[in-house]
Order: sequence, then structure tokens, then C-alpha cells
Amino acid sequence: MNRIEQQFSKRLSNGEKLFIPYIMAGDGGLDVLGERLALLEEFGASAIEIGIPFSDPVADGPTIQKAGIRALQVGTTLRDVLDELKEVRPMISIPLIMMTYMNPIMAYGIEKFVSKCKLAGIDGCIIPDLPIEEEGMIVDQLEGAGIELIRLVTMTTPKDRIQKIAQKGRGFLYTVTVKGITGVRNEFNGDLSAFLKGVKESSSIPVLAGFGVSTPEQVKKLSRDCDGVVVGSKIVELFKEEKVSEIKHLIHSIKGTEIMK
Ligand SMILES: O=P(O)(O)OC[C@@H](O)[C@@H](O)c1c[nH]c2ccccc12
Repeated sequence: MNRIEQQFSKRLSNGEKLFIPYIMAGDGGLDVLGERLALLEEFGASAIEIGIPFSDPVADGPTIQKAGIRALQVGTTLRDVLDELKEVRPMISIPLIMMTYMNPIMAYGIEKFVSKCKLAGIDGCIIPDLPIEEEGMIVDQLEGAGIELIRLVTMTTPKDRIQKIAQKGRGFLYTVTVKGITGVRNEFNGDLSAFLKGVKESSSIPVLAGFGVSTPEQVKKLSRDCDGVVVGSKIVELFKEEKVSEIKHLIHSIKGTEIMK
């Protein structure tokens, strides 16, 4: 069992739900990365998803695109992020999950990427433009380094494919709750609750819901049908506006969700 599975099963068996905040590495400068990770851990995050700035982030909405542009403008590179993570990792004990596209990984070199992730203490990778049919190009190397490839399913994924992906899944299954890109939303499709319950039935690993989640109410509602949530754009926005206490409030809203079942 790697750190993700270990720590998540501990929390879940205590009756807790999971909350994974996303941050863009290099937004605000790489100097703040370590303090932000430490703060998120202190606020109760179950793990942290770290985005790598990239010029063509096809799954990202405006908030994360802009955060990526800010990070690129101050010169952030994948190499710098990995070096910085290696320095700050000893301060953090929760799992760290890298979120990047295939192109920056290939430009950097798959082998070098995997070994540097291992040195930086990365526990999982989300690569949204890597379908299961293509994952052979990297999955064995990641697994060999003790890093889980986190697979995604969406509301348009056919049922048999969800099952196939869930069976292969490691760490947790990322369930995309919207038909579209990342970003804060006011409403979700009415069938979402049934969809999440269906994915949960297909999966023996934890199921987390992400995309469009930004309010304590949404956090509570969605986590009733699965094991927890991922929140990206809202966290990015709150860090930018220096509204740190709101981040704390949002993460704390996951607490007590099991009582509402
Ligand atoms: O920003 P949102 O709507 O809260 O969505 C999650 C999210 O940002 C993060 O998980 C993410 C950012 N970019 C991605 C690309 C693919 C999958 C997931 C992501």
C-alpha cells in the first residue's frame, strides 16, 4: 500500500471524508509553495494536488489557466517545481499528487520525470490527457517508483468503461462531475448523485468528486454520495486574494459530513 491508500483508508475508517485541495505550483512564486502546502495540511487536507503550469492546459478553465500563466510569467518550470518539492517535502506528511499533462512530461523525459518525482516524495500523478489505452508508456515506471497513476472517469464515460477504469484504479478514482472544464459552478447536473453512487459501486478504491466544487454546501452534498471532493479553482482564487481563513473554512466543511448521511 502506498501513502495515498494507507492514509485515505485510515481517515475513511475513522468515519472521515476526504478533501483534496489543488494549487498551481509557481503561482505567487515558488517560494510560497512550501508554506501553502504546510497550511493546507494544517487546515486538514487529506492530500494535496499540485498543478504544473503549462501553456496548453486543455482541461482547465479560466481561473486555473490564469494561475498557470502567472506561474509561467515568473519563470516556473517543471524542473524547478520538482527541485522545490524535494526541499519542502520533509515538512509535509500527507500525500502529494502531481497534476500535469503528458506534453511537459515527455519534453522533460519520462524516466527523469518519474525518478525526480520519487525523489520529491510524490505519491500520485493525475495526467488528464492520458487515456488508459495509452498509459503503458508510463504506468509501469510510476508504479515501480511507488507512485500511483490516478485515473479519471467522467459523466460521459460509458458504464463498461467506468468499470474497466475502476478495476485498474489505484490510490483513488477521480470522478469529474461536469461535462466541461475546471472552474467554479453554481449548479450540477441533476443526475450527479445517482452517477456518483454508480461509480462508487463499481470501485473498490475511494471515489472523489471534482470539478466545479466551491462552496461548503456543495462539499457536503457531493461527499454524501462518494468518499470526498477535490477543489481547485476556488482554492487558487482564495490564495490569490489572500483569503486564507476562507480556505480553512472550506476544508473544515468536509467534517461532520458522515453524520448527515
Ligand atoms: O477547479 P475545479 O473546478 O475545482 O476542478 C478541480 C481541479 O481544479 C483540479 O483537480 C484540476 C486542475 N486541472 C485539472 C485537469 C484535469 C483534472 C483535474 C484538474
